[in-house]
Amino acid sequence: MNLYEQKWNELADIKDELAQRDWFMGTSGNLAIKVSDTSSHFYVTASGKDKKQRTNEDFLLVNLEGLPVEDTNLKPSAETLLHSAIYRQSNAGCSLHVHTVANNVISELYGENGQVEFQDQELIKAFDLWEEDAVLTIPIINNYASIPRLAEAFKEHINSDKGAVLIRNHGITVWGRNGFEAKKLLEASEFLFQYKLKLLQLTGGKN
Ligand SMILES: CSCCC(=O)C(=O)COP(=O)(O)O
Ligand SMILES: [Zn+2]
Repeated sequence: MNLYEQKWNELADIKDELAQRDWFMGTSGNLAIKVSDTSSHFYVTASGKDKKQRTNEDFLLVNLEGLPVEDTNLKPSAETLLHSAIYRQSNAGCSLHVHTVANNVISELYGENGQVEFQDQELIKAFDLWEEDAVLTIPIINNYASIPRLAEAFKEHINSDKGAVLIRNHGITVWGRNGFEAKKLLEASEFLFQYKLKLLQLTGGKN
């Protein structure tokens, strides 16, 4: 198996796992993986597909401008520019975007603050925050209809090879050095969102 096939399969396996969690409702979500650390090409999901299905047309290869680099009828994800921004500004190798009810509700509850914080929660260690009083801050940006405008707002928050950004009433985009790390951060974020919502429900909004 060559490198391209390996990366295709890695992304397809991640897609299957996220689909099992039902994180691709209504064709939402998009995923990307770099072909190698030194390449400026990455696979991205084709736009508008049912990401719960596994097919030979799930991904296409694009450059850092988000343009296909091979002959194809497939259209790159409408949100490819966000993935491009990650690979331009960091050494990340994989980026994942999903819409869930939990990430949408959290983004709306804390949208005016421009960020949501998590403290005293074991799972913030997924973001390498090991200190006892460490705080995980996830930025929340407006859901601009113009994708170039959205990408501009998103770029401000890419300052590490791994991270997460919430898009208000839209979804979350996470990135990591590889597929394993990106999936770990996505799962940890969704755990934290679900935990906070549950706690808010049980305490009548006092947390
Ligand atoms: C029906 S979901 C609206 C578009 C979106 O937010 C998304 O994540 C999926 O778009 P894509 O072009 O990547 O299929
Ligand atoms: Zn989306």
